[in-house]
Amino acid sequence: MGDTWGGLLVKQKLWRNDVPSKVHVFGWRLLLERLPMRSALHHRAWILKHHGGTFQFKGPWFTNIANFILTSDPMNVHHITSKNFTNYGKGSDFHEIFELLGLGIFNLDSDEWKHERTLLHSLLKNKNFEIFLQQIIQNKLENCLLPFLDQASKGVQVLDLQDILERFTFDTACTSLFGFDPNCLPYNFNELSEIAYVKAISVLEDMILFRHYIPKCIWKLQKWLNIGQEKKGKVAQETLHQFLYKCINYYKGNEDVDESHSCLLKELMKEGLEKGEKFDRYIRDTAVNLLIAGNGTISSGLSWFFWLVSIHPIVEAKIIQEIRDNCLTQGENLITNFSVEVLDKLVYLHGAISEALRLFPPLAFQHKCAIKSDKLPSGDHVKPNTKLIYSLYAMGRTEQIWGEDCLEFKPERWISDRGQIKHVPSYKFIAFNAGPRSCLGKDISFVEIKMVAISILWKFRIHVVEGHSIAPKVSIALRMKDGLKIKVNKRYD
Ligand code: HEM
Repeated sequence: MGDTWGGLLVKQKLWRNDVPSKVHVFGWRLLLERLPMRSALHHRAWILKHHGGTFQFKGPWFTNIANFILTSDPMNVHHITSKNFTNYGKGSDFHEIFELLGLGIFNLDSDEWKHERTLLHSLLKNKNFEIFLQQIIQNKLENCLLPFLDQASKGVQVLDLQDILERFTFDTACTSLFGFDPNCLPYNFNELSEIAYVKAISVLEDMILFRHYIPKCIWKLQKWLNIGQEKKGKVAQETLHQFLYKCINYYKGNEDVDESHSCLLKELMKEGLEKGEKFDRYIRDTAVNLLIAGNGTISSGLSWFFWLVSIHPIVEAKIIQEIRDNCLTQGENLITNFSVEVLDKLVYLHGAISEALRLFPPLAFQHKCAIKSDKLPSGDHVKPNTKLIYSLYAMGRTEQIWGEDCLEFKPERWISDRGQIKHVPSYKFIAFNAGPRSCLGKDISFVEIKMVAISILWKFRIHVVEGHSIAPKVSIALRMKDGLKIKVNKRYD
């Protein structure tokens, strides 16, 4: 697998070997050169490897990509995300490109961000919420995903596991957020149909990506004229907002009926009241942020995990043995106990999931914008307003951090001699970001991924359809371009 990926990066030759470490590109030539780059966004690993981990790019002033620094150097990332955190905000370009995120946490800086972070921290790390979420996942697994796969295993149908997982995580995210399950994953295998608001998210991600590599003046003009990618994005945004208002109204209608709801919206409503006339926008935008944070990321992580496990039978066998040793109810061939204590014992599985997230971080790159001038540990100078992009994808494949075997899928690298999970600082294992803006959903993500992984792997063998090519799709979340086409059969009859 290492060879395939390493080979792919080099074979694509998207950048010449002789690109100098500071590149000046002028005029429209840049546009022509940028377009093929669209397919190369996630292959920055290669360029960074050949430029000592940090690369300064200078483009023409009229584009949105003039003057940026691309880095995968862990010391630079530690500096940007933690040591000199206050000097690096999201910046005005980020706010414009990601305007969809509105008043939500991803789009905030300074005191507004601090306030929102404190609120979401208290909600997402709350014990009651964790228990509520685990019940939702278990219920959805037992009553929907496993019966669905069971049905599929009886026929010869080819499934797109990535699509199935996206529907599953969308349903669980909505239920934990609004107390409302939109049932995007149907109970019946024959009822799979395209769902407009799930599709809307991927159209919006495409539009956001488009805004990254097209000069600002062009996408702004498209937006003004309501044409092209911007028009598609506008329609998708309306579809998503309509769906969210439906969910919010559902919650309002059932608020008094079910007192036991621990869904996040209940607490957000209280916060929203303090926002006065911005109440509706705040609730809607926070819902968008949490849906985007918790849906595409987990389904992407799971898809790459299942693919990697399916092509590494020894790893699969070790995971199955670990499940057998720790999760089975005595005397039965059944998994009924998903307590956090049991999940914590699954060290090898934890290592395998961390490996998948290292090699395929669901959010593949991060932006920052410098407020004042600064000097990075690599010696590179940063001027005010310079954009910095650190590539999570490249960092997961850096020899300097992971050693010569960095392209191999090796859960063992996460396990200490004493059989425990090795701690790797977050500025090296960067999939969940590092410093004060690190992910608030890391723990619940591991719980959800483990529950789904155990349930599926224990019951089913996954076979990737022969000849199906697996490649990353350039998107905001790192998906598989052509999905994950599989057949399943039961492990034990
Ligand atoms: C495998 C799953 C996940 C991965 C890899 C992941 C990764 C990340 C990354 C890279 C960031 C930094 C984004 C930025 O600053 O632009 C982030 C932030 C965040 N994540 Fe996650 N995430 C995952 C799941 C979740 C889940 C399930 C939630 C909860 C619903 C969540 C909530 C958040 C929040 C609220 C932030 C914003 C933190 C801040 O700006 O202070 N994440 N996540």
